[in-house]
Amino acid sequence: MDSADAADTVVVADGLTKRYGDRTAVRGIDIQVRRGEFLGFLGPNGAGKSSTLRMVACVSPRTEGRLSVFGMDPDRHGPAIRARIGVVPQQDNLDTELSVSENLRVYARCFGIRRREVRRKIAELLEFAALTDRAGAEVETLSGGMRRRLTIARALVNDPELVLLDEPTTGLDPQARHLLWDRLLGLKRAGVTLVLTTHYMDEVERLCDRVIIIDQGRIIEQGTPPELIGRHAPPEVVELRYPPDRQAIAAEKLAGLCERVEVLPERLLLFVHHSEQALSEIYRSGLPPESSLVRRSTLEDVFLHLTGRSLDD
Ligand SMILES: Nc1ncnc2c1ncn2[C@@H]1O[C@H](COP(=O)(O)OP(=O)(O)OP(=O)(O)O)[C@@H](O)[C@H]1O
Repeated sequence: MDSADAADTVVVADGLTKRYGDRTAVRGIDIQVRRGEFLGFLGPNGAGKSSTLRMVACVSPRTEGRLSVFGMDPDRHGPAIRARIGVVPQQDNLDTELSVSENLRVYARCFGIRRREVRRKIAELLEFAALTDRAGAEVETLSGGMRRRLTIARALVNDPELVLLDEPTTGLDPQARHLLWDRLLGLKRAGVTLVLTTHYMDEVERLCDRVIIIDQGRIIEQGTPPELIGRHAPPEVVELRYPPDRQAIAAEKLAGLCERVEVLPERLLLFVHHSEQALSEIYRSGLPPESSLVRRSTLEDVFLHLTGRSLDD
């Protein structure tokens, strides 16, 4: 990498490995995160996403490999790196007995921000989190979405250049997720580099410039969401339901009508280029399904194709 590239690259990992005793969570992965990009780590539970993020966040030492964040080694320069990043952990660790603004104040003081500056900062972060009218409320009284927004706001107290988010929307309802996505896109527009882990493919498709698909501690694919879908899945999917005793026969017979068939426990997925044509051929085939649905291909289909499993297996 030349020096111009190095200035544009916030995180570089080569052969990054994490073992817990005899369990290997991350198996020699190579990553580069470019300044200003929104990168997603997509993978099922236990894939090694959090372990990777925790090494970058300098809270978990690597076992092997090279890792550099802002050109520094987390083993030797942890505090200097941590001063420039914001971390949103998987579990909220807010102080539930303190108010919303006190949670921000305590954190700001930890970063040594001056008293006068703290007040301005808190007002700005409350507005960012859409919590201005809840400033005095105890955290215990907040909804899950509000708590997540507060956790993110707290991670921004030090104006980080890089924000690491571990499954930021797990457990939130759709409205709360959308509000949070909106805030994250606002950060990206402001030039912040963002890395998130998730097992929601729609989250990656909406937010991320680039995605790294990780499974069993290894990177299995990476690229922009449209690139990955274009590389691994024809554009449309016809989902068909059959009675269990007819599914295998249908899968065999309909295979000739599409580019690929995936057989899931309760449905068949037919990957096609022209769904209308495919559907009329399916209904003419003498094997009419109980129900059918047409949708576009997604990153979930890419994951299924690459691993034979679904993201929430
Ligand atoms: N502190 C730990 N001690 C021992 N094993 C661990 C520890 N943290 C993670 N693991 C194991 O390492 C593997 C990867 O876990 P990790 O949390 O990094 O995956 P993940 O992709 O983030 O999954 P999840 O979505 O469930 O958080 C799993 O098998 C997990 O049980």
